[in-house]
Amino acid sequence: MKSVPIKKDAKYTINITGLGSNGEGVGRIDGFTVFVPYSLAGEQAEIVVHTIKKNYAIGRIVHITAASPQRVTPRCGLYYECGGCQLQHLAYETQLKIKQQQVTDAVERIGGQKNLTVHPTLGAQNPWNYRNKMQFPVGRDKKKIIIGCFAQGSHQIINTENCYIQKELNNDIVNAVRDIVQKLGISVYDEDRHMGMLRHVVGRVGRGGECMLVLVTATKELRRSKEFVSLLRQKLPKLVSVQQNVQTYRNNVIMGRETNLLWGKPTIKDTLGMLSFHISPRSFFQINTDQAEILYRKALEYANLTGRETVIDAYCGTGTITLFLAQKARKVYGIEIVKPAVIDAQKNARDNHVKNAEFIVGDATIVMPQLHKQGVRADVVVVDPPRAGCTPTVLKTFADMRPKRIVYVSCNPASLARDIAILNGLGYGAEQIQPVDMFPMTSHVEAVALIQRRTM
Ligand SMILES: C[S@@+](CC[C@H](N)C(=O)[O-])C[C@H]1O[C@@H](n2cnc3c(N)ncnc32)[C@H](O)[C@@H]1O
Repeated sequence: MKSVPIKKDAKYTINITGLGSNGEGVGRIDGFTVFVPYSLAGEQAEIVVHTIKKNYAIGRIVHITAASPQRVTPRCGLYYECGGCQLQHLAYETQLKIKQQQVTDAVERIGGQKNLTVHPTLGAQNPWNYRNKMQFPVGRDKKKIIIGCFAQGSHQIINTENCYIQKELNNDIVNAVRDIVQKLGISVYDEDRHMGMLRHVVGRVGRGGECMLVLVTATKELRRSKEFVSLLRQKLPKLVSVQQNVQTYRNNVIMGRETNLLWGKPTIKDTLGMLSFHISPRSFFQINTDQAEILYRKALEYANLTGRETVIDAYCGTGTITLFLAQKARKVYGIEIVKPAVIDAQKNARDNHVKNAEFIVGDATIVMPQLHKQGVRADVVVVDPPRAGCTPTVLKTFADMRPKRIVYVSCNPASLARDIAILNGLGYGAEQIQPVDMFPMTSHVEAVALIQRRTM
């Protein structure tokens, strides 16, 4: 076995040559790969190596000996402790460039696609205070209640009063809940002992200003819930919905299946383009509404509909893209695994007077082959899967339906690139990709790809 040329706890000087997929700087010491969080390409730094694995090491910056001109002062005072953002120390314009590069690298290395056009990332006009959804863990530090993001790579809660990427109303929710939990002496969940009540606080804010608060508890009972709600309503006048979600399992999943309405409406309203959407606690809704509009317009442009097509929108959430597509198609099928999201989607279709959208609850890997068997054929497929991407069965069924094109929306360049390679083997070639910055200040990348059937 090749010996590792570096030692734990030793100091080194390193030249950073690129950025890894989590936004950390990458360099080499004697040919061995070293990741250095918070360093930037082009910088030289003195580091201490604290972790050594078989193929790489991780170092902590002691001192930057040559700083990049792209380095900026992070706006948030908690930035270097909190795991929520990874790129606040990099100028925004450069964040957009490296996201474009990440997509290019993934499609070349994983997808084996050379010379595929990856357009410059469409950036946000305001890259701050964009998150319409907050989900923070709740804990205790001695006698004080703490609520905030987890620290990078750990479950230590960083108490956050003003998160710069959250909508201001979400910060108001966090601060109100912290005060009330402290005042009422509500018990908070202890992960190690799997005991206590309040696990997470989830806030959702619509563009019209409506907001929802979900208290995620490890117990069925929520003690003093009436007083809790009454105090919340006093502190948060824009609140229209307070709900409890029960998550009794000992795992990292934030929400459980059971949700109880404590006060107000079961959903909040948000808008995208001319359409309005009802969103319930467990339904997926893009967390950056302004950028989602840009993403969906691009998806619609790539779908290039004439009004005569049958379209499948796989992994449709609350039917956001589905309803955009329905305005320009003959018929759209939306497929989604979370039942409450489909109920929202059906309500959304009714409220927006969309009559040509049909929603199906189920796993796309099962539903897609069933639709194919029933004789459903798609002229265009739009797909927006979770980070893991599509299963081979889903991709194969797309190809079996022989759509003219597939529009693939992705939040993970690696699975997008893998699926592009699979589709390539099934007669579908990727033509262009448009990255859209849905998650400024973080290393997350969203992109939409146009994939066309090769004429055969
Ligand atoms: C990235 S979201 C996209 C949602 C929607 N297109 C949007 O933009 O709001 C992915 C969606 O896929 C759903 N999902 C996850 N696994 C699924 C599966 N196996 N079959 C169908 N839907 C699934 C999730 O619940 C989520 O709503």
